[in-house]
Amino acid sequence: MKTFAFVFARGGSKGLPGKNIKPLAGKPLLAHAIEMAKASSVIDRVFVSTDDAGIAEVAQYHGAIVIERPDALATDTSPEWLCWRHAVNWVNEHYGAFDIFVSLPATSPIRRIGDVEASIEKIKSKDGDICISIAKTHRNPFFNVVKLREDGLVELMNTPDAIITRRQDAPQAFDIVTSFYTTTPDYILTQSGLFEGRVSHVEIPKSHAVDIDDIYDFKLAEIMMRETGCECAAKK
Ligand SMILES: CC(=O)N[C@H]1[C@H]([C@H](O)[C@H](O)CO)O[C@](O)(C(=O)O)C[C@@H]1O
Repeated sequence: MKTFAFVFARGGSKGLPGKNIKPLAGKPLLAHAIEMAKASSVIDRVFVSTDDAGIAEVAQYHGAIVIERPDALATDTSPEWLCWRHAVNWVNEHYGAFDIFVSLPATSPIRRIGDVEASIEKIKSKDGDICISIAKTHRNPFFNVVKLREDGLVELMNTPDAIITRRQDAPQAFDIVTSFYTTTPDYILTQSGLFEGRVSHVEIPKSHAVDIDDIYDFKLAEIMMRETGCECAAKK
């Protein structure tokens, strides 16, 4: 079975300009994803889809194959799903058919190779159409997450069947972490969203649940990278 990894990295990031190639722990952010993919014995190739020449250069330097992304798929409102589809079609055309698609967002640089490989194994064994990474969260939609009502008051996001007085009594909630999304090319070409099919998961520790949107996330990632010993690629 052929497993290909993909990093989707556009140039025009608003929250933290230039974030995809901003150095984190001594290397450009996206290099962490590329190096992890290259270190995995079950990932055969790694591609970077980008509209940006600077990102393309860094990607190539670190050993990835660059997919030129059309500008129309690199705007603030372009759905990532369509970028996935474009990449699958491009790879089918240039490198032939493959079996497993793994997206490794550059913005989640702290990940263990074993967790990514566990997600690949799940999709290979048909445990879900798509496998995502999740981490336990203490924010709970039945307990302490609210939405605004039209009258300006707030109410719980989800109403529990009975009154809950301790968060621990609410169902455990999980954050979707952007560490990896693993599926098949066929699922991407025939469905139009993450949650249309059967979604399986790999639970990862909170210490690896970093998603860089702005400079504060970036600083947090630097601290967490030091804490986790930058061992993510090596630790199975
Ligand atoms: C494939 C895909 O759609 N990825 C998107 C994810 C998922 O939608 C989310 O993890 C789970 O639904 O959300 C983002 O990270 C986000 O909103 O910051 C943007 C990213 O483009």
